[in-house]
Amino acid sequence: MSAQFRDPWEAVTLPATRDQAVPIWQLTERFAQRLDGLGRQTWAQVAERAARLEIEREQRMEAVERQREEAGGLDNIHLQDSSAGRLRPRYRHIVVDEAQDLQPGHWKMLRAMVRRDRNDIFLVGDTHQRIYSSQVTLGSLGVNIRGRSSKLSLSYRTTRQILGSALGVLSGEAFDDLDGNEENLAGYRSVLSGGLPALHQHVGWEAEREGIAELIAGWDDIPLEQIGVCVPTNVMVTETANTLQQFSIRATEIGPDGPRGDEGVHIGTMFRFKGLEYQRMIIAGASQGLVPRSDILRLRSADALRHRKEMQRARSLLFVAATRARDSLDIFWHGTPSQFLQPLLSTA
Ligand SMILES: Nc1ncnc2c1ncn2[C@@H]1O[C@H](COP(=O)(O)OP(=O)(O)OP(=O)(O)O)[C@@H](O)[C@H]1O
Repeated sequence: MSAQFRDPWEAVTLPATRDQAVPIWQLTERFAQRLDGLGRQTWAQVAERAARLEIEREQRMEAVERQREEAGGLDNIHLQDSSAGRLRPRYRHIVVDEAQDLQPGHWKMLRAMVRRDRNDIFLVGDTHQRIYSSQVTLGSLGVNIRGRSSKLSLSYRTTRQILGSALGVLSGEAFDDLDGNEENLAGYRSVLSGGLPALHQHVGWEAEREGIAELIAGWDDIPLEQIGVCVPTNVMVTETANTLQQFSIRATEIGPDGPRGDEGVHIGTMFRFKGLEYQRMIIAGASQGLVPRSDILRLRSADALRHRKEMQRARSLLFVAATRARDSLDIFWHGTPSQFLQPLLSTA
């Protein structure tokens, strides 16, 4: 999907009154019509369509159940819609991981796919790791987590030092608990201890890549596949892989479906690292203008709300990358360091 077909709601400030809302609805309608004319849909529209189909299916099932109850529970009653009589809930239980990144359409679809019961949906999520614009209030979507959720605050993956630095990246932002309430970072801890993240400043991007290659060349005690290198853009992924090749270090890019090969250092953009884990993690290109991107910085005066949301996502991306590390974290940049690194720089 090209950038011009972004979800129209992404940039919208909620209107205070109905009069203010009408032009926005009209604009959204026109946008949808234009897409229809082109035979295209946004991802959010696809999810909403899937949700509608599942909700209609659920409603047909409920109608049959009502008819059966009214007929005294008899199974062989004559149903107006005989095909509906054979419908069953698709699933008894659904497990959702990375719940923070699901949009309302996804939740509505899942809600309709499973019979409402005590243990119908089990979900795990971390709103600090939200890297898509998908804030929801689960209660309003029929997913009741109030009073039924537990906070997992002990990290078994990473060291206290890396976790502390990653949490520092998020400082100053407010996060939600998936149900419309504020979530806080208090109590996060780790039983493991290790070195502080190492910070590496270079004069330019090429020097930075060479610095990464030299660092990795010195690590002969672990398999290359246990090393992750995370960069801000796809072009930087390719450039980093080329530099590593020049240093005779095998590398494999992480694509949308995971690493493309079995061997070598894994290189990918921050988005690709969701859910992964590496013994040694390198974050490269952590320069102001790349993390966060300069177009996000420019939004500040033009669209303050959008700026705030995009800044939070950019912080979360960096947080995701940093928390992939088990034993060590090395952060590289050239030029001005990312403003998100300030807490780390001031304690270094
Ligand atoms: N109870 C435990 N005891 C020891 N190690 C554990 C325990 N639970 C998880 N781990 C280890 O901690 C690491 C992280 O676990 P896991 O991937 O389940 O976390 P996660 O919350 O899904 O992470 P993320 O959402 O950040 O990707 C893994 O290496 C896992 O083996």
